[in-house]
Amino acid sequence: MKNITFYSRFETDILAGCKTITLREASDAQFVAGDRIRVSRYEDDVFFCNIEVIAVTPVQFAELNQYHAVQENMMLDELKQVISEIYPGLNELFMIEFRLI
Ligand SMILES: CC(=O)Nc1cc[nH]c(=O)n1
Repeated sequence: MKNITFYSRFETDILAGCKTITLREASDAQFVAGDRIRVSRYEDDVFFCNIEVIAVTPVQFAELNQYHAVQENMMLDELKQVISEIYPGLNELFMIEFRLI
């Protein structure tokens, strides 16, 4: 099974179903709809759930909007700040939509 990691600060929101997308750089978005993925924490690699990929869609940083913020359970300004810190200067992102399984 493929694997993806999330920062531990996102774990609660993912398990609660409040965070249903993740915005990633290309090298971290090599998934297709239907993939079932093992999810673990980035910091300690502890497994915490499995997800199924619904869709993978290119999105530019400059196009991030309220829809993305809601799916990330953040305010839009906060989302832009978080993504800027994770991927400084990167405009070409991929939105991975997922559901818990
Ligand atoms: C580990 C890691 O890169 N985690 C990320 C990155 C972007 N979005 C996200 O939800 N989690």
